[in-house]
Amino acid sequence: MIRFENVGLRYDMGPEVLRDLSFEIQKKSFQFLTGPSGAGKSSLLRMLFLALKPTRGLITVLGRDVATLSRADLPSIRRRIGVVFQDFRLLDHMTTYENVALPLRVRGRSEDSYRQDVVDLIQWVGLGERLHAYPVVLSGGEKQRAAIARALIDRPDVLLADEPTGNVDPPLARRLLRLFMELNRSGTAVVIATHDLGLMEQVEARRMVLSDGRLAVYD
Ligand SMILES: Nc1ncnc2c1ncn2[C@@H]1O[C@H](COP(=O)(O)OP(=O)(O)OP(=O)(O)O)[C@@H](O)[C@H]1O
Repeated sequence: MIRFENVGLRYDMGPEVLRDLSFEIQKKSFQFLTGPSGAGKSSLLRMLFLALKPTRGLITVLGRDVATLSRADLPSIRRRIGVVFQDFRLLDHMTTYENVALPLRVRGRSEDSYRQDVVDLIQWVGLGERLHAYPVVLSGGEKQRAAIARALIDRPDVLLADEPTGNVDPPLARRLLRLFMELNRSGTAVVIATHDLGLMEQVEARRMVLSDGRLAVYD
């Protein structure tokens, strides 16, 4: 579904921060992306959701070479990729419901067509009681779950989550992991970028380990 071939990345005139990355994120797969701080996880995630172009090599997303995508092509491909950012990026003046519904509203969908889906998804992530709360009153874990729901509302083929358990206690981290696994069982590919060894030990899953700009994959 997303394929990297000999991908390299450098910022400006600096050294290559990622080198010779070749791997594929397959449909319906589940993997962790890990590595020491500064190894390039965030940069790799940004390339995975098409926010950053590689300086060399080939990236194909859903069969399309990203180097040849026009600006007009980007939104339809990005919609297939859900992203949960480390800092959540919820809009402060919107409730949980409004934040989660936003991607559909931006697309011009009528509220009647999505209201129930949004409510159901918010309940699925365990935020039913917080439907009309604003981010300022949500805990870190609640914001995390609102961000997950927003990333999923448009039914992406792949979910990328950057340190999704970074702000939550171990019981909630386990709950979030179960949520990701349930999502994966229903057919969504999942990539979890994390430093959390305890989290990774809970599931047998592919590990993509970045170190010194290179990637080793353990299936
Ligand atoms: N916008 C940028 N301009 C120049 N260099 C950058 C930029 N973003 C990242 N880098 C450099 O690229 C390397 C990889 O950074 P990146 O943020 O991808 O690592 P990371 O593994 O996500 O780190 P962390 O886990 O601490 O967030 C680092 O050496 C960093 O200094």
